[in-house]
Amino acid sequence: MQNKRQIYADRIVVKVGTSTLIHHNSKINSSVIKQLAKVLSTLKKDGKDVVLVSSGAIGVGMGVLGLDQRPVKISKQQAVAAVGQAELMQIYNEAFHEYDMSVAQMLITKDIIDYPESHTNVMNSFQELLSMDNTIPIVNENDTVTVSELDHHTKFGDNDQLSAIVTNLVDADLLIMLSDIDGFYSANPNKVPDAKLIGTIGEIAPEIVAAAGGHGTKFGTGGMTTKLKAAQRILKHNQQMVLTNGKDPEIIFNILAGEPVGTLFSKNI
Ligand SMILES: Nc1ncnc2c1ncn2[C@@H]1O[C@H](COP(=O)(O)OP(=O)(O)O)[C@@H](O)[C@H]1O
Ligand SMILES: N[C@@H](CCC(=O)OP(=O)(O)O)C(=O)O
Repeated sequence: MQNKRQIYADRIVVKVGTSTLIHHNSKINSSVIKQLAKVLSTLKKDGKDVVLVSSGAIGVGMGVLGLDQRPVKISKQQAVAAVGQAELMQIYNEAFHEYDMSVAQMLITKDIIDYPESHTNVMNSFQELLSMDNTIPIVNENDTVTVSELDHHTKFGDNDQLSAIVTNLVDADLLIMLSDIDGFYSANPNKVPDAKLIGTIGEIAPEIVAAAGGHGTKFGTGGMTTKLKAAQRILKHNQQMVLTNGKDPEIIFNILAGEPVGTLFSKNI
């Protein structure tokens, strides 16, 4: 049995990726969403501050519109995201209402770090929302006003980095990143079957970067590369991040209890 971890987490950001929210057959994984609502509502009622960063707008939109493949054209992706975001929030709304919780939709862009006025406004919104007893802010990138050309000014790039930026902004203690994989491995386990799970990472060394591969499903976007960039930002701000499998969101309780699940990114190890 490995030692317990030291996890200090009064304010937590949880990021959930598309591959956790959507089955391979394009159907929404409603049992994961219901469990996530249960776990996050419990934490909030226990006095924790909780922010959810949720991907899934494009994946859910594809399901609603009956698309098999993610559209290539940017404007089409944006339209699909607009359809999916509405559906996604409706599902979250219903799931959280079971626990007498409201959800608050926050669609943000990179402007919040580039423009002081936008930064102040989003900080004020977070502060108000976090001070409410029965409300969980749910953040996604505002896909209809951002585009994915790499050099475009207002694109975050992906929700992995967005969740790290949110963690910095709200000064959270911990980012929990829920994906379709148990943690960070010595190589992409979908390609290298004997790859080993790495329990703790204190710095993003070149061999760690070299081990990171691309996304796993047709829905995921950044793979491990963007998760490492997120981890780098978290470590720079002396915060902690745990990357783990989101198939059973109750794992969040295990993480907060200090159990050695997934991969912990922390300087204090
Ligand atoms: N070193 C690695 N360790 C773990 N997973 C890896 C690694 N390199 C690449 N991957 C891939 O990254 C995928 C998770 O990223 P992604 O598909 O973008 O998920 P999400 O939708 O959760 O953001 C895994 O399913 C796996 O195939
Ligand atoms: N804003 C996009 C997020 C895309 C994204 O980063 O997805 P993922 O790699 O699943 O976290 C959406 O909601 O579809």
